Amino acid sequence: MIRFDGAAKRHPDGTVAVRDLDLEVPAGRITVLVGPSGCGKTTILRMVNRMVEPTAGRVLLDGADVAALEPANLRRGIGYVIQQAGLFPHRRVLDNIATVPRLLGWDRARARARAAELLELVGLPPEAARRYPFQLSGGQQQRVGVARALAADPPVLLMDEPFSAVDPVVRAGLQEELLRLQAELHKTVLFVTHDIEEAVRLGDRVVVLREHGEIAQLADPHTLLTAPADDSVAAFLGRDRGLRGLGLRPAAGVALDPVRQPCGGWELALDGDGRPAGWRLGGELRPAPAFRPDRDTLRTALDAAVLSPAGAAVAVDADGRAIGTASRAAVIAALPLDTATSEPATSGPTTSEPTTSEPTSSGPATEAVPATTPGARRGG
Ligand SMILES: Nc1ncnc2c1ncn2[C@@H]1O[C@H](COP(=O)(O)OP(=O)(O)OP(=O)(O)O)[C@@H](O)[C@H]1O
Repeated sequence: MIRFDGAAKRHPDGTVAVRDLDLEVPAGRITVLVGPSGCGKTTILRMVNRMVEPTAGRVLLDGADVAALEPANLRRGIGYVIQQAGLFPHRRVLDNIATVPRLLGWDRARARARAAELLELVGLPPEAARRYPFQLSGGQQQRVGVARALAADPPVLLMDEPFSAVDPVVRAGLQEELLRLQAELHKTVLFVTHDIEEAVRLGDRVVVLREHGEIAQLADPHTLLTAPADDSVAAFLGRDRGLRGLGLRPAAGVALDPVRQPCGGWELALDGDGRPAGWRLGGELRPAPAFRPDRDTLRTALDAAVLSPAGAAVAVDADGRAIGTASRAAVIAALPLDTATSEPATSGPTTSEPTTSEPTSSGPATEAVPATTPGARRGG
């Protein structure tokens, strides 16, 4: 666990980057710092690995004041991923990944074997190992950056806008990959972004910051989207926060109609294996957008229903076979009322935990609403 205890950073020119931060970053979870440019996100992150020294207060890592730890040793136990990967341009990919294990004294063969393992873990082909960073795409370079940060298996990962230099499609792939890795590795992740969409997608907890690293709200993504602490947080979340919230809700609760039931005159055509072939009306056959209730979110289901000529999404199982259809109305009916009706809370949580507590590693969820599952988030 990382704890900021009255941590502050005042620069020699008088700029107060962070005023007085009290924050706990729980072990094994993803905590996202989000906020406008200049609010102190990077400063907060770098206080953890002593790239920035606080001018007041303390940062504790598993109870130990990081100020008392030797910086090089401290950093070997903390993975650090930055925008545009920050790879060594003159080193091949495999040697980039093997950097920290080598610094830790592993012999070359062991470090390279570990690097090859990591390359596979982050979804890169073996032939990438011998390339130089400039021979990779931006998204591939970011994957190498993540692999390098994970190489020595550090319990803590600091990620500073790691995916912001790549296009939205690649970015979505990298986010999905991070969630998949995290489900396996359970690192303590502190992630900085200025993109609220990314924050709610990745964060178990999201810390919305305003100037001088002041916490405007700390909450799980669902609470944040449905009960922003005040108007400024609501404005930061954007007008479509309700729709975004659909991406946090599993589609499992959507009521399905039978596959054979026509929708507005359209009939669902199936192939020989029972997979949707399209919606048919007279001689016309149009695509049948689908969703998987066991994996996807309400956002995916609603998107499929909106795009469908029949006004209904096809629900499929893991093998792609149709198991029912869901009208737009059925998808909307599956929405919990709090998402549909919420307004900014007048006196919501500010600098502390959300009013509805979120699941922690030490205890069960006590939220009034179902907790988001990583799978549901991935589907969103
Ligand atoms: N060396 C420095 N001297 C003076 N002021 C600094 C210094 N480094 C950072 N700052 C200021 O501290 C504040 C916080 O900077 P920081 O980089 O932490 O913000 P940020 O939220 O990460 O911003 P961005 O999203 O734009 O990267 C900013 O006002 C910045 O200008």
